[in-house]
Amino acid sequence: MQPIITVMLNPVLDQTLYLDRLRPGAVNEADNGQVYPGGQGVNIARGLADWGVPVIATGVLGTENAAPFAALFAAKGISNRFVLQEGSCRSTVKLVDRTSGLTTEVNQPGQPIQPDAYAACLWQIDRLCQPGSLVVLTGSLPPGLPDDTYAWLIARLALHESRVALACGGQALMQAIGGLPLPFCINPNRQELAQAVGQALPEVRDVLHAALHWHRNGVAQIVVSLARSGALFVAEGKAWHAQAHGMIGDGDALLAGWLAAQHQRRDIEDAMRLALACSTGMLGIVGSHSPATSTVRDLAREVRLTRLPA
Ligand SMILES: O=P(O)(O)OC[C@H]1O[C@](O)(CO)[C@@H](O)[C@@H]1O
Repeated sequence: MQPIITVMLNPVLDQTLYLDRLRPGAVNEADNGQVYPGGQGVNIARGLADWGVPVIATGVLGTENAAPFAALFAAKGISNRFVLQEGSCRSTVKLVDRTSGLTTEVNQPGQPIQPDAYAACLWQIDRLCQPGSLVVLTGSLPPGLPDDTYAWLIARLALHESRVALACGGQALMQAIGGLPLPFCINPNRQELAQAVGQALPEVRDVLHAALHWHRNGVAQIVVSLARSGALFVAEGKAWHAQAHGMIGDGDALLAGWLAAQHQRRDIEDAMRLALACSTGMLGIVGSHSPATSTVRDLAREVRLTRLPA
């Protein structure tokens, strides 16, 4: 089985702190939080590995805090091909207010990639990619890399006859879908898709029209996470609205489930069920764990799929 390759240029250490009530401007007391390797590429690599998909993870990490990433990759059997540069990767703080249930996130932009580390990372990607490889490009770009970085990488990967699943928003997404070659799969949330089409998408039918536009333009698969409303999938000229009991808690797990199912040659309906179950199953889970397989199977059975006009 060909491995899936995940590329992350701006990894992050996620720290989650729980507070009874967050009081802005005051001294707040939190429970001892734990720090986990994160960022979309790491989360997707972990989710894929938990479903038995062979994964190679690459990108750029800082020598000062690469150890927890290496430990996670070793524990999950993920082939670690990250390039190291001096310094450390960024970190985030997630403040969970138990009273309101709201999470406040504080994200750092990250460290610029040093030119030799970037060159080594590109060399690594070139070496790893085979015809037919699926490459997942994810996350916000570090300072210093231009907005067309993913568009440029997609073109480079097309020379290897590799397909790209792209999980990012903002200008990086707009550049990637604004030219050719296109990514094989995109995974925006509702806001990111709205920004890409330049208009609000309040109803599911608005999201459908926007997704169909990009599908007709040549993006083979579009997976849009809709939070409480589930997710919208467009593939093979068809569209579905998939809903679960819980809300889509985790966009990274949604994409990991979708790609894992296809890697295992399951059909589209099974892939949508697994994607939603992986995502809703992540609600309440902090850190580098996936929900139990039995939990995901139960959740998958409860997913409701509605065919939409395409
Ligand atoms: O790469 P971005 O878009 O800045 O997002 C990073 C954050 O998103 C997550 O990957 C969750 O999707 C976190 O692990 C991380 O803190």
